[in-house]
Amino acid sequence: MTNPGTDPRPDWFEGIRINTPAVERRAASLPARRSLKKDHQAAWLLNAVRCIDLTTLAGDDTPDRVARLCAKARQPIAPELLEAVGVSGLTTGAVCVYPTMVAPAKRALGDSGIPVASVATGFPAGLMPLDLRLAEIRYAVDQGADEIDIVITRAHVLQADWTALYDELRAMREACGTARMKAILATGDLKSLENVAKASHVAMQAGADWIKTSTGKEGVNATLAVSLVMCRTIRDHHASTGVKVGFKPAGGLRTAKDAISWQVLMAEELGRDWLAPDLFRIGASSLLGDIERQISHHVTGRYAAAHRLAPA
Ligand SMILES: O=C[C@H](O)COP(=O)(O)O
Repeated sequence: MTNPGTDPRPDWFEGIRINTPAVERRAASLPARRSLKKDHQAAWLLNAVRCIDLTTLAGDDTPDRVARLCAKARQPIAPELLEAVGVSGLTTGAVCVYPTMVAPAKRALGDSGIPVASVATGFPAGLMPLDLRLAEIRYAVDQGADEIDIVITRAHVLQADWTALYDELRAMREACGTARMKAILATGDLKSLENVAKASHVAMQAGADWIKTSTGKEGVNATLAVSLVMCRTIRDHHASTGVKVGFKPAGGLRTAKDAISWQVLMAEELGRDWLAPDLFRIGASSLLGDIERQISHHVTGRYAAAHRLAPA
């Protein structure tokens, strides 16, 4: 699936008004909306694993650290636990790294079929000249990246310059070539839910394959309220174009409970198609550990000491 985008259609979002208290109430009610039976809960947690973009985006990343991350992506849950729940061949949805770590990631993932996602465009702030940001995308694709996580220029949103935002995203989409593009909106910087909705529409019109909440580096990262607003724009875009755009919450998702809450959001707002890695990713550097702990608890009836599970 690749989103072909549309011509700029500001008329699809200019009149958007958002009832923030209503969005916040609905978001707050989501975690409690489904009381999951035990087996069900394990199944939802395993589904979250296959949707994780297992991420390392740190200044001290090294090829060795990335190789360890990739080993975890290939075998995210201890084999004996997977055997106990009757699942085989589980991997994460992708690994997500900086551009210079794409080649080591590709090497480490070998023929596993797990995609490598690279951040690009001056991640996380994006404040570099456009030609350099586009060159960075091309570099990452050249290194073998299958997916590119770009960041938008927040100033375009804050100045309501939707044409500049569309043009920039269109150029990035083009630079991605056959790699799929995730557009990080950095919602914590965008000041209002209206801005989040408008930026989401522009990103989808410009051809983003997923819209993503955050870099993990903003003061406020993924929240359920922001995610709810973004999911509703995905629904509207689908109704207008027939194209299904994916969603990626990222930043601060650390617990199995988070993994369930966001999946409930997808199921309730967008339907089951959006519970598969093609249309749903969770960007996270330290979520897997808690999920594995909960699955271990499901299998053995007790919590394993942290040192018994591989670090995630
Ligand atoms: O895109 C992924 C984010 O950088 C992950 O953020 P996190 O480290 O808070 O999980």
